[in-house]
Amino acid sequence: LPLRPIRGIRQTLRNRVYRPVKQILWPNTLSDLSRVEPLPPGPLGCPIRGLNTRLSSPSFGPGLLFYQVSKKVKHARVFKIFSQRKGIAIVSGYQNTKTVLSQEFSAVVPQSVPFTAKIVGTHSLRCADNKQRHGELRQLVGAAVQSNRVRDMVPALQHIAESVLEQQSSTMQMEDVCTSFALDVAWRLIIGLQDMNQTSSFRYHVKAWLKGIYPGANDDWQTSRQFLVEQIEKKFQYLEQNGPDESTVSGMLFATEENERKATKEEIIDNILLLILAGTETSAATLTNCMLLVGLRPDAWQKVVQEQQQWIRKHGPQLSYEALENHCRYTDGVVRESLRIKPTTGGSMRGTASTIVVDGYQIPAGWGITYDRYLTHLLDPISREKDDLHMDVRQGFRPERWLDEATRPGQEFLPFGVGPRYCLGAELAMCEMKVFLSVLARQMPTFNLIYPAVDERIRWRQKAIIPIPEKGVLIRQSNLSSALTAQEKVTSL
Ligand code: HEM
Repeated sequence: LPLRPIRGIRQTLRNRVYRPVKQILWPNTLSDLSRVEPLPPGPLGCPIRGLNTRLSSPSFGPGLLFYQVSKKVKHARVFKIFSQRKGIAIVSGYQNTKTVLSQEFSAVVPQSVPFTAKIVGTHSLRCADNKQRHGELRQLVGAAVQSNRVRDMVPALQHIAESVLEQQSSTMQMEDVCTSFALDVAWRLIIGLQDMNQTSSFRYHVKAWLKGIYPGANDDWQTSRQFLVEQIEKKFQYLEQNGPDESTVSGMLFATEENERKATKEEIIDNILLLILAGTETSAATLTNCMLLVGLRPDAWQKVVQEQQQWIRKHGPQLSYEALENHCRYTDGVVRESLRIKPTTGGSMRGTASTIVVDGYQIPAGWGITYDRYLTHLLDPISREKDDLHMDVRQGFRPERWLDEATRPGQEFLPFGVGPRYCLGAELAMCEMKVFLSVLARQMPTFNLIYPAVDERIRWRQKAIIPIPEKGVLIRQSNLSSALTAQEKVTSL
């Protein structure tokens, strides 16, 4: 048979029938005909409803849809869905993520700007839609949370953790305790306010403000945002009268770029709000999950306690950056396991301004595109186990894996993202979480996990940046330690 006419008929059908019909039913999902690469695999689903990217379940938590589709397409590293009337590509794996994010601000553009602009403000670096503006703001904000500043924060972080834990009884709802800690870090170190009588109002207003993130929230969050803005403005007045201090606001107010540009007050306000938004729930939830993990495996907690015993014996009760980096490696492994098994979900949606190619598939212009940290950790060949047990909170939790080069996850571990938008607070986050666990280990050498019970099937919260157990994590100090005062506990170590 002559092939040319058959090919011609096929092409006519494709261009005159299939593509127009597909464009009506599933708009913005057509391939770019100028490219030879195919579209990624994946279902388009119902043309009217599409797939719900917010799909979650009590047994999985948020992020369920991407996990389910990934299984269906045999864990292809790039796949597509149809949602919000357009094609969305989901990418996993370090190389693919890097391919996408290295095109940030050119072929790949931010998508959550209106949302961030509403909650945080238009001057935040999250809203910067071009490379130069983003780089400029990152430099101004980053200077205030860079390594040497984080190093100097360790004594203050220790003091904050001790004060928060002193106020607790022997039974602790870890979600509340960890949130109080993360918020006190924001209050005292980021904004740099010392009036502790105001911390309960601050905690209340941050919680109320963050409710604005979720669809359907009423407008009360705006009053709370105003409260937070007033606190930052008060700090400006103080700094202008008294000169710089150790706070992040001060770091930004007195920082200049190489070309001598200073941050404006609007930029500082919006970026301080961004740091609170990005740094509070993430750190608090990761710590809450750490306590769940060590609660399920008391021998792991004993190792965290032992690291503190050894440090105190040799160097006394004061923690230092060096202690956290070189002498608390098991504690570091606990935090990394929590970030590996339960990383952040969502929040990284971008769009394609022109067609890009990832892992041999084309992602046409006008699509949504995101990278999935959970799937990347799930498919990491170094830690991957049969039946995906390495992602199970009971059977996969192994801080030891981080102590050995052969078992330590490498570049496929990306809880803080990749590329130009790599988490600006990653170093602060790691430091504050390790300080908290270290201080807690000194005060509470043994404890029992009350909720979720050790053998109970865990139900995960469905609306969260990082999934935590639905009703939080409830622990009780065991008898041995609750009989001691905080000072006796440190001395007894
Ligand atoms: C466990 C704690 C944390 C986790 C898991 C985490 C995770 C992330 C991730 C994955 C991103 C990249 C998002 C993307 O690619 O779109 C990010 C960005 C960011 N994070 Fe974190 N974060 C944590 C704590 C913090 C803290 C404590 C701060 C600051 C105090 C912070 C500030 C930021 C900022 C400002 C960005 C935006 C950077 C940009 O757009 O250039 N984060 N974080």
